[in-house]
Formats: sequence, structure tokens, C-alpha cells
Amino acid sequence: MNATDSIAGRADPEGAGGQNDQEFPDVPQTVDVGVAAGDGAQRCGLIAIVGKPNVGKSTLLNALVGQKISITSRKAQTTRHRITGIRTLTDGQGGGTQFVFVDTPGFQTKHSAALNKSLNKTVMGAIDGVDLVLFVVEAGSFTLADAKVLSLLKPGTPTLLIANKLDTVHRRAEIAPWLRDMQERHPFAEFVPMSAKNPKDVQRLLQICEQYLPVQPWWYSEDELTDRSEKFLASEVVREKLFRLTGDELPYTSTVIIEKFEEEKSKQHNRMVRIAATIVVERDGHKAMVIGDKGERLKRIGTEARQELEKLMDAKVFLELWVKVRSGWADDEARVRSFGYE
Ligand SMILES: Nc1nc2c(ncn2[C@@H]2O[C@H](COP(=O)(O)OP(=O)(O)OP(=O)(O)O)[C@@H](O)[C@H]2O)c(=O)[nH]1
Repeated sequence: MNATDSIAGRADPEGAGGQNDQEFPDVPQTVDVGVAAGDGAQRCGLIAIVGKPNVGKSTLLNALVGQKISITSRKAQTTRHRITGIRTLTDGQGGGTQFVFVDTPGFQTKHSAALNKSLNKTVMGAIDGVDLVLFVVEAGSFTLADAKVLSLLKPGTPTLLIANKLDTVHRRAEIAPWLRDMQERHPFAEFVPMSAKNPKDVQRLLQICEQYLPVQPWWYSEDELTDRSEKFLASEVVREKLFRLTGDELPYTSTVIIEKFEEEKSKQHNRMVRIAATIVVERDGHKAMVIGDKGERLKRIGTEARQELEKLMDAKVFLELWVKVRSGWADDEARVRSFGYE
């Protein structure tokens, strides 16, 4: 395939800051293909979102998945890939497309020390067998860290270059030469300049992704969203904030247990969920680290986790966090099982 011909997606003209056709004169557009074309066929496949920290992967994932974040913890744990989100777009005739997004652990966390050893292996494992990779960078920029991530990608899997945060690029004229430069670096299937914060761009990206997913029956029900999965999501979000805000010092064996997950009736709010979670660490020193000076860090973990959960679950969330020391728990198989890791 000619790489120039394959430059595809452009962000929406009114969307990510008002670019128009004149501004990307030599960047051809893809033909618009409607999502869920309406022939009753089902498409389904795995999509990995990778990129260095802070390029907007989480923002993009949340936007692609929409409100119905769906973590199917049980099923997911039994497969090689861990599912972070599912989006099903129906065609009204029993068909449509199910986009299954998978986690790429090495890039989702800044806790690099603990992961470094197995980083390459983990990431390769996560990417292996997916139908499509979205390689996210900031539009107009390509750093050493981007190159490092890119070097882990296999040429065999179709990969889209997601040039995110297009809304922050003021000199649009520089994007076309940059795209050409990017096309030298990897055999990208398509280029998608966009903003993860622009719903129209996200919709367009789904349309592009759809073409890479095979025709096969959906793996999950159309609206998969169980109490269990939200509970799992809660523990994952707290865990992510925990590692993000403690940096590299906290051992990776620390975990989060959801003690309470209750939906309550509320006149004020559409949905209201009360969650109590315990962060289990191995030593007193780790506990102090998590709590921070005057409880400052624990408070921040709680606030950030609550805010994210409110967005993901579309609910008012009350989150109570505790920290417990349970020395050596990671070695105790029975206990590990009782925490839900099997
Ligand atoms: N202006 C603008 N900001 C964006 C866009 N997408 C993401 N951001 C912002 O970029 C920052 C990082 O976004 P995240 O989604 O957390 O990035 P990430 O790649 O998941 O980061 P890590 O979890 O650290 O790997 C946040 O402040 C987002 O609000 C975009 O399209 N435009």
C-alpha cells in the first residue's frame, strides 16, 4: 500500500480547532463509512491503545467507550487480554460493531521501576493478537519516549497513528510535513489527526477502526455492564491513582479491595454509589507513604479516584478509603485468592 494514499482520517473541520481542507491540502481523506452499516452482520475485535504517558490515552479510551464503561473482570481475567472497555454500536438489525479495548499495562502506569524488567514482554503480550493498535502521540511532536513505544510495535498488526491534541496545535501548516515524516518511521495503516476531546473526531475514529475488525459474532452482550464489573472498575481506578501518586516507591504487590459497593436512592442525583475500599500494603512504611503528610496523599488518591469514577459510572460517588498493612500477603496463596485474584 502506498503510504501517502493511506493517510486517512482528518479531524472534523469544526471540531478540533477549526482546521479545514485548505489547511491539509495534500492529506487525502477517507471515504466516510457509516458505523454499523445496517446489513445485520456483526463485527468484533480487539483494539490496543498505546503511547507514552500523558498523550491522552485514557481520555481517548473513555471517549471511545462512552458512558458505558464495561469491565468484564471474570471473563477478561481468563483470557490473555485484559479488557478495559467495550463499545457496541448496533445497526438496529441485530448487527453492528463491538469494539473491545484491551489494556497495555506498561503504558498505563508510571510505576515503571517494578514493571521495567518485564515491560517489553508485557506490552508485546498485550499487543500480540489484537486486530488493531492505536498508537497515540501529540500532534506535531515525536520524542524519544514515543520512539521507544513505537519500537515495541510489530509491523504485522495494523496500526493507526493517532495525532492527538490537534486543538493545541496552532501552526496547522506544520502538521502535513510532520505526518509525512511520521510515515517514514513506521508502516502506519492510516493517520488520524484529532482531538480526543472532540466527540465528532472520536466518532470518526470509531468509523475508521470498524474497518479493521473482522466479521464475527460479538463476544459480549450489547450492553454489558454488571454490578460486579463496576466494582472491579472501582478497584482498578483506585489502584491506578495509588500508583500514579506514590511514584515508583510503592511495591507493585500493593492491592485494593472493595469492601462495600452500594447503590443508594437519591432525590438529588440520578445515581448514587457508596464505595468503601481498602488499600492493602505490605509494610508500615508503605502505609505511611500512601497516607502521606497529614493524610494529604490518601486524600488526593481518594479525590482523583472519586472524580474519575463519577465520570465513568455517570453517578454521584462517595468513596471511603482505608489503608491496611498485611505483611507478605502476596505470598499467601489462599489470601490472594480471597482477594479475588485467581
Ligand atoms: N487539549 C487537549 N488535551 C487533551 C486531549 N486529550 C487528552 N488531553 C489532556 O492531556 C492530559 C493527559 O491525558 P490522559 O488521558 O491522562 O493521558 P494518558 O496518555 O492516559 O496518560 P498516562 O495515563 O499518564 O499514560 C490530560 O490533561 C487530558 O485532559 C486533547 O485532545 N486535547
